[in-house]
Amino acid sequence: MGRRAKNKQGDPLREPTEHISPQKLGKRKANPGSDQKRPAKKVKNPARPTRLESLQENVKPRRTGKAALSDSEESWGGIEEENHPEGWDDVQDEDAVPRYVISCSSGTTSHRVKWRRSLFQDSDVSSKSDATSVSDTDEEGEDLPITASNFEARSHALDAKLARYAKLDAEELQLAAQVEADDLEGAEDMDADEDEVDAPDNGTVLPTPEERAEEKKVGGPEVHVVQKRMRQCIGILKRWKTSGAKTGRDRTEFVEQLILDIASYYGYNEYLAEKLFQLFPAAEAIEFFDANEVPRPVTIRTNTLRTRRRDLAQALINRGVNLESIGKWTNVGLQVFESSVPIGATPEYLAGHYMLQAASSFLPVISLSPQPHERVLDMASSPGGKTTHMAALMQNTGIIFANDANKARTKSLTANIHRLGCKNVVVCSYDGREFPKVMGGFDRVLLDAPCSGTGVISKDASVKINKTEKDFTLLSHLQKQLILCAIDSVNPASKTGGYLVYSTCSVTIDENEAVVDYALRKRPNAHLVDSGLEFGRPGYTSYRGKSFHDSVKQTRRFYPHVHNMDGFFVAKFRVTKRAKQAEEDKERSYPAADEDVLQDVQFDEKEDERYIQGESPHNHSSGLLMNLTEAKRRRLKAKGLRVTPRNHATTSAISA
Ligand SMILES: C[S@@+](CC[C@H](N)C(=O)[O-])C[C@H]1O[C@@H](n2cnc3c(N)ncnc32)[C@H](O)[C@@H]1O
Repeated sequence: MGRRAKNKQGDPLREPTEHISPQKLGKRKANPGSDQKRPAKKVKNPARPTRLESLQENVKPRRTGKAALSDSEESWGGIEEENHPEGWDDVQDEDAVPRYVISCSSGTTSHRVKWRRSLFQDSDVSSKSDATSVSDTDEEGEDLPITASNFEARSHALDAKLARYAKLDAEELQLAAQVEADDLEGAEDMDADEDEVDAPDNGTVLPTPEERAEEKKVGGPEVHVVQKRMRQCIGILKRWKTSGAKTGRDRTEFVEQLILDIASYYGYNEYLAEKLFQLFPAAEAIEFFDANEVPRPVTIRTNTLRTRRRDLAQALINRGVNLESIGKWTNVGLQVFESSVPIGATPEYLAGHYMLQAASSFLPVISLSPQPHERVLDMASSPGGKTTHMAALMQNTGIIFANDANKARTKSLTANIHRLGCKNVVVCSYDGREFPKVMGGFDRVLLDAPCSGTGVISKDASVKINKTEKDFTLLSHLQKQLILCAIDSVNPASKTGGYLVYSTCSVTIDENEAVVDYALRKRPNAHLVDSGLEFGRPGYTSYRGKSFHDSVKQTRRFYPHVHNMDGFFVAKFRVTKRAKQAEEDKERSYPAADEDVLQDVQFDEKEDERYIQGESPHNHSSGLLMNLTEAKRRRLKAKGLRVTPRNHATTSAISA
């Protein structure tokens, strides 16, 4: 991650060769000698920070401190990830060698500004975060070693510091909400002043067939040619309504050229470049692609089963780790800016005081909000970032079934569960589609589904070229099957819950809104509810001719270029009784012996006894007895307890 990022964070306009992956280098000619001039940029209203300058909406700019490195240093390039987890994972595999040593850094915001600048901005745009950064050096006694006598004072100082930061977070969040509202109002108008680029109002921006053939012959266009053309196409597309006609060309010609150039410039296959491009207005798409070239902030989650965030922060600060709380929306997250020790191998890490975990991964668990003493299913759980988070929220009470179809991956799941001291977790390995047959009646279910990983391209660049149309079709199909099973595994009569959260680390519609919409159609007893998350963009209710149920706007989307976290999707469902079942229950005035309601079936021991004492198994009452016995059997089985074989139970009841 680090090495890759280091090579990619240069301004592509100034240092084209630095921005190109080896794969891309092979494909086209770099032109390091080019001294092309960038178009002059109009200065925006300086009083209003740009969207990206104003704030990392949810992951904050780094504050300068005594241990801070120069902001002129190139990015987060020093994060050494020797054995980075494959596509799906957003937490560390316990088996893997601890691998994060942050050897150099600059603030997240600086990065952001850098990659924001990469295609459109001038080099004289300074990072707002630097100007507004808060110095930590004024913390009283911060340089002194911790002793028994100053421990209390240091602890209070840290509290005060965290409180100050929380206040800043609140202000930043408010500003972010405002900025996000602006975005939604007119994403097309975004940064309009940056697009006064040197695009002629005619079709000459597009290559002629001969030029295209020539580009192909030499292994792709020159880097500076692609950059310039991308800027020009975006400029033209933005002004299309007013001056598109002057080009004498069709709009789709510019879109197609832009997609081809994005694919070649950022190293995507054309299918995926188009799929991702279509999610955003043209200029925003570039921000998204740029953001995928930069690693996300390193974040950790405090394991509250073992420690408190304040104590953990203090312990790590004492080891020379530069960190701060992630934001108001989480009370367990810490963002690590710099560390002289490997974050994946500190004594605190080994003692299970924290999990190395992407900030976006907190979201589905926060949304699901499992409660103490509940019965919870984590349907696709390895390596256990979310399972262990849920165990902590449940204070090690109740029970979590942590399932993963891939048995090999449950090793790291088990290791994480042990390291973090989770005592309420049972690990199992079924295909998720076998639920609720193997077990049902859960108060809450988390389906963090297997996905394409288009939200985590900065962690796994192989997605850029690996994923084909077929992958998306297959994945979407699997996700649809899994979500129905997840819904059916929820106990609609749960006294405390009855919820399912569906999440992916992908940003495509096929894997998110389309899956959720399918579930709503197939399971009328499942309804989308508020995710409970304070930020995130609403899910699409219509997209390229498809329309989804209006409630899909309650789902939440998270993006690297907007929220400075991995691309993510979260949908929360409330599962109620099926209409037929509810109707039957009403008629019979007792719950049906259905797996979904087994948890709440009340057994009248006296009445059972009467039946056991001699009523015929063929009359209505004994039918009830059979039902109840069967229900009881299933309930025990669902709890993993041994049950008497069916025949035996019936026989003994009859013969008694
Ligand atoms: C996104 S990862 C889960 C990450 C995990 N929730 C966490 O927070 O650490 C998806 C997981 O789904 C598992 N998986 C794939 N197909 C599955 C299926 N049919 N049933 C259950 N699990 C499946 C994969 O092995 C993978 O571990």
